[in-house]
Amino acid sequence: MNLEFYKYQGTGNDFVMIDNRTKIFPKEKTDIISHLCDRHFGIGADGVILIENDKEFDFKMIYFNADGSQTFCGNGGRCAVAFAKYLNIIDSKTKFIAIDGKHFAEIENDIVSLKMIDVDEIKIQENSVFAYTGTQHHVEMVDNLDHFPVFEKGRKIRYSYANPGSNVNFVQQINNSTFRVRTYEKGVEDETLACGTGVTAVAIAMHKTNKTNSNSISLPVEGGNLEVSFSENNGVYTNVFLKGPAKFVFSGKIQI
Ligand SMILES: N[C@H](CCC[C@H](N)C(=O)O)C(=O)O
Repeated sequence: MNLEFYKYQGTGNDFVMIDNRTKIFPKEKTDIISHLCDRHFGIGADGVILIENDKEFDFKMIYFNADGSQTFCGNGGRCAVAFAKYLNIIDSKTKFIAIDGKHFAEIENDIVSLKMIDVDEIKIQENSVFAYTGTQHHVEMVDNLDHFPVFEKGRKIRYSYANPGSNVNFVQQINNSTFRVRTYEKGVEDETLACGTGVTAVAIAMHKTNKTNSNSISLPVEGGNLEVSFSENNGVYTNVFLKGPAKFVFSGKIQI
């Protein structure tokens, strides 16, 4: 079968986007997902995103990690909004549904501001914080991110969590409201250039542990800059927004 695809990236977190409103994609074949993500034998991406019709929302977004596992994806959600606008499914505002629930988003030029789920599952651990922001995230502060062994240390921590494990974010504080992040992603099983649900977990963890008193955080990542803002009441984080660029890269057809 000849499959039409669109490649998008959000601060370097990159995705194969498929317009699956006619349900042509064989979702059950996770080997196809891995093939599409393969950077030598396929298109190359951190994950695959399907856009489908939905009775109640503008569209449904389905995210697959490169290994075929499904979770929510913040940067992917921002790219899904940009792709939905390209497909004329939406204009500048949207409500869509994903595996972790409903999301509101706005797009202006290439910048997408995505409302994340409320975050109330936050565990302060010995030298780290765990938070659920649509998927599992471990957050740990380090001194020198430039020379930190993200893959080796990230992989170890990722598997130290009970199945399905956790994504792992290493953080260096730059100033009161700026935190640099590098992330090892489960399901990709490598460091990615950015992780939207990850920087969301970092921003909230830094506020929760009083490393910042700001509710608008800048998060420079390997692939660019992201912003996270939120409200906090009695330890529950609401009005959580992830903002940053989401860009079309190329389109094509691939035999699957
Ligand atoms: N890159 C994604 C995170 C995907 C999470 C996935 N790696 C998992 O939890 O298995 C993001 O921007 O939020």
